Amino acid sequence: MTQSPQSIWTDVERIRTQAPLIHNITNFVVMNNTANALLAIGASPAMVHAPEEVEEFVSISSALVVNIGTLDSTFVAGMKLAMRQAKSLGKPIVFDPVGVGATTYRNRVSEELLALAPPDIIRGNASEIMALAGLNAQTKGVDSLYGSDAALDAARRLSSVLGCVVVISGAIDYIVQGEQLAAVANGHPLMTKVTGMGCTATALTGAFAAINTNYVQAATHAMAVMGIAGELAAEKNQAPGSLQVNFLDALYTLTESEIEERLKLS
Ligand SMILES: Nc1ncnc2c1ncn2[C@@H]1O[C@H](COP(=O)(O)OP(=O)(O)OP(=O)(O)O)[C@@H](O)[C@H]1O
Ligand SMILES: Cc1ncsc1CCO
Ligand SMILES: [Mg+2]
Repeated sequence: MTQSPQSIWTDVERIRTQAPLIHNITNFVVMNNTANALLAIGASPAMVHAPEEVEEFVSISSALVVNIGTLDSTFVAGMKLAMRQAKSLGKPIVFDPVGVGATTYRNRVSEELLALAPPDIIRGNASEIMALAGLNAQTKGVDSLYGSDAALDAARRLSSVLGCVVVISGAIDYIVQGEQLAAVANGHPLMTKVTGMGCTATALTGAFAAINTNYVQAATHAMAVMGIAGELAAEKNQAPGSLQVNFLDALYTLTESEIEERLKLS
């Protein structure tokens, strides 16, 4: 295991000093939350989806985050151009298959995107990872109907077919690459009462992938920071409105000792 409180802290400091530009093609629900989370951790977010400009924008960015939460055909055209460009320039791609399994359109678009430009990291909840791996998983729109451990076999399969890191989020976040497995047990159940906390995890993963090309490490670091900031926020006040605000503050003020004291990584 190469991930530790020190390796997490090194990456947080890299993000804070380098402020990598993160190109997000994401959904209308979370554009604001995820941009604020990226700023709070120290990255520089931009939400850019027009097909006319995404290729140019990818070329000045340090990572591309693609999230299919509120799909339409123009978004899909932008995603395809951006992902192809990121692949050809060797920039990290992080993919969030929000709600895949719910509709034929989401399934088809996800398949097309994965075939066109396999991402470096995929982050979804258990239902999404199972659906993406071709299993007939049940999904309740964008929320999972399974615990994250139910998707471990699916994640291994997806990881080996695509050659990428797969993250299953939930009470325990699993980070899978081939036979390698890391588990982060940080977080708080109240996080499921704020929309787009998963999308935020994906966006933060983009920031860590921008400064660390060991994508297993980058994904593990992102999920650890996500969970620890969620715990710190939930301890301040146990209600969703303030959790959203306190989560951003916890990211911004995060210290090495908070990581050392709280990290639950195995
Ligand atoms: N039951 C739980 N206990 C503790 N932490 C949790 C729990 N569920 C989720 N989390 C935390 O919330 C984060 C987001 O995970 P979740 O699986 O809820 O995403 P998601 O379903 O994709 O969300 P969304 O689609 O709303 O963005 C996890 O990485 C974890 O830190
Ligand atoms: C609620 C919702 N609907 C489409 S995307 C999204 C954000 C959480 O995934
Ligand atoms: Mg999600």
